[in-house]
Amino acid sequence: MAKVVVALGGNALGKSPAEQLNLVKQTAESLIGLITAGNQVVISHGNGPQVGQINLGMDYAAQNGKTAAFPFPECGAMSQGYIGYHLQQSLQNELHHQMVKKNVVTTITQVVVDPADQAFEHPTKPVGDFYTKEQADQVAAEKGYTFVEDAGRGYRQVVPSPLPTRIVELDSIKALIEHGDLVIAGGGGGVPVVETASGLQGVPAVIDKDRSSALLADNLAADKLIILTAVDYVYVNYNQPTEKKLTDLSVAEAQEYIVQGQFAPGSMLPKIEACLAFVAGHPEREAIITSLSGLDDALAGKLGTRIHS
Ligand SMILES: Nc1ncnc2c1ncn2[C@@H]1O[C@H](COP(=O)(O)OP(=O)(O)O)[C@@H](O)[C@H]1O
Ligand SMILES: NC(=O)OP(=O)(O)O
Repeated sequence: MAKVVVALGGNALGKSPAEQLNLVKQTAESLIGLITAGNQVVISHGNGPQVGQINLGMDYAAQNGKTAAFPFPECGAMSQGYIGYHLQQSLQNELHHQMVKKNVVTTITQVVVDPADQAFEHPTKPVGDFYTKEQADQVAAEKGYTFVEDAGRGYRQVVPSPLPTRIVELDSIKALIEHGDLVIAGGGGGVPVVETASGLQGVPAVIDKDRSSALLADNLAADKLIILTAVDYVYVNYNQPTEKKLTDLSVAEAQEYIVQGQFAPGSMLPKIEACLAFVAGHPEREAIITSLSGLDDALAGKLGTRIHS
């Protein structure tokens, strides 16, 4: 039996409640083999599109006098509840279908960040839907949001993405795993909070879920960190005629490829850095980056990029 933290990327979730529920059912089917093999599994997930949508909706309602204003950290917490609910229900249904008795529970997770983190000065994390330049300019003027052009696909709002330093609910997550429960935790990288003289306080930001997943996996002394995304492998010369898949990647090789700029900042780079943070100095640990549909093959060693010290 292994202790495994699985981080789910955007392609496992979707962009509307109906699409998300449908995709999450498929996600549950892909995860079931790992769970029923007797592993201790903790699932984390992204929230970029969802937290942006919730924030925009709450802003709209507040500006039209329909509700009180909802701060961004509260929107982050809502995204954890919304995605956790879909994952929890789909996993419960799939376990029931497989006649496996197991509790599934989502923990609203706060993650401490450093208020002096330079990320607060430079928003980089895309949230919400895509806009045309005209729409982005209009929303930016109305609400003061920052927008950037995102890989030729349109404009997206960006928010600060500070590094995670401590998982507040860690002891509860450990207790649930020891109890045998399937735990969904650290959703959306965790709700970012800072420590103040009067206690924890939410801050407007989105933590990278791969970095929080690596911190969680490290804190749990997990055997494996599995990052599931839209590609079967990490590649060098990605999307070029000389593209080559990486099946086995040591920390030293990965660092060399990072220097060469092989991994795109904002997409593959944080995943690689998260894996390195988890495995460096720990020969007993392994990280895998692969696709959701390729999970079973990756566990059998037939697919995916394995990262080790
Ligand atoms: N070197 C690379 N190898 C593989 N994929 C890469 C590489 N560089 C960038 N990518 C892109 O990174 C994407 C994964 O990042 P992203 O979409 O941010 O992940 P998430 O699944 O967490 O939402 C892949 O789908 C791929 O398009
Ligand atoms: N929080 C986070 O990393 O979300 P995405 O994976 O959706 O960007």
